[in-house]
Amino acid sequence: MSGIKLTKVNKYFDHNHILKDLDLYIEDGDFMTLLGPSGCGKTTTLRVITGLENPEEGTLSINGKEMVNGAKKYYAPPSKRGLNLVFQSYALWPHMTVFDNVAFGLSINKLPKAEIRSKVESALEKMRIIKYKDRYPSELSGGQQQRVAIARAIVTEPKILLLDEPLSNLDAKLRLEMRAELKRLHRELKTTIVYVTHDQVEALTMSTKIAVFFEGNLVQVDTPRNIYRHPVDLRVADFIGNPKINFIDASCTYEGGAAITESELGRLDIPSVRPTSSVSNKVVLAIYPEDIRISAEKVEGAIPLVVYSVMPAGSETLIQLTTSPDNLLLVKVIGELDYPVGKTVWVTLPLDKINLYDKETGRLVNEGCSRPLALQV
Ligand SMILES: Nc1ncnc2c1ncn2[C@@H]1O[C@H](COP(=O)(O)OP(=O)(O)OP(=O)(O)O)[C@@H](O)[C@H]1O
Repeated sequence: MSGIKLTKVNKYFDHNHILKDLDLYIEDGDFMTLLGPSGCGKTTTLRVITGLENPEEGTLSINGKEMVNGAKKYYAPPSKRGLNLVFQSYALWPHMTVFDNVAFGLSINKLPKAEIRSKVESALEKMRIIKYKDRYPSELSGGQQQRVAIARAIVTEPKILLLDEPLSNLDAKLRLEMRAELKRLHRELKTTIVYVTHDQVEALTMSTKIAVFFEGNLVQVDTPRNIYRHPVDLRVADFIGNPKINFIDASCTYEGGAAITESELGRLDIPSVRPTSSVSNKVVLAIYPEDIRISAEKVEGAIPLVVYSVMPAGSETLIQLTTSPDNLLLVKVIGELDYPVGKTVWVTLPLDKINLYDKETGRLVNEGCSRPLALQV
């Protein structure tokens, strides 16, 4: 089987359990992003794949070949794994030109000079930095240096490219530019990419799949769209989305495949819910700010709420509405909207856009919404 397969991987540092029964399959050609808050085990997972860390338990295979077997204490050396890694700090050789930096790995493999030239120039062209080939790293911007680091990684044509927060040292504008470049590069090279970031926007824009980690557990693996639309639990829902998703506490009874919820927003009947026996009657409704409709005029069936604040942000406006003395509902609308504070507006929540979570377990309970490709909690 091609791709990268981690099975029941456990990794400890001292007595701390860092990766917990990790099962993850990265298909050939995937752009898989490992996403999660700081310290959740993303980099450790990447280092286990590369061989820079050895897990105590579990197995790793790359393109069908066993690279790690914890039970047998077998760990293939990093150089035998056919991978290439780019770190957050790009560590270019300061005394070498861009060309020589990129050529370095090829030269030590003693390839013919003409072949080295052609491969290096092709990598520099792919990263659109051929015009800087005779410059030294100190003569380049941060973004250009990062492009050199990536050119150096792709010049050996690795089947798998591993990137650990490669954009975190760049300013916002460069980061945006490099996201587009990496996405293009993935399409062009058809290389499998494993990418580590704690930036959910980065993950959502570039990946074909996202693996979300919390405290050493892999919580959800799915396409960016499914992760965004149907986070499997409250932690993922809280982590994904900018601005953040709204959470509304509610009590709930189940009737004929629907959840009848009562909250500070009144009664809402959420369809397609099939509770299991363990589902409690305390639930949390979750809805993204952009899914909420707002009107200055009274609308039949809409909920009246009072404007707390209006925050114009250029192309969009964020509006906070008071739902109770200590709770606010955030609404995002495209364009400019200038409601006076204190005005009553009318709000509609599309029921099919609401995710319903069990407050006790934090798990998503809408039927058909959760479709995780792999799940470990
Ligand atoms: N060599 C080490 N020795 C001891 N503990 C370590 C070591 N490397 C990582 N850890 C710990 O393991 C946990 C996971 O670290 P890891 O670097 O994988 O997290 P991460 O999700 O990549 O975080 P970040 O986004 O901050 O890089 C952290 O608590 C970290 O302190």
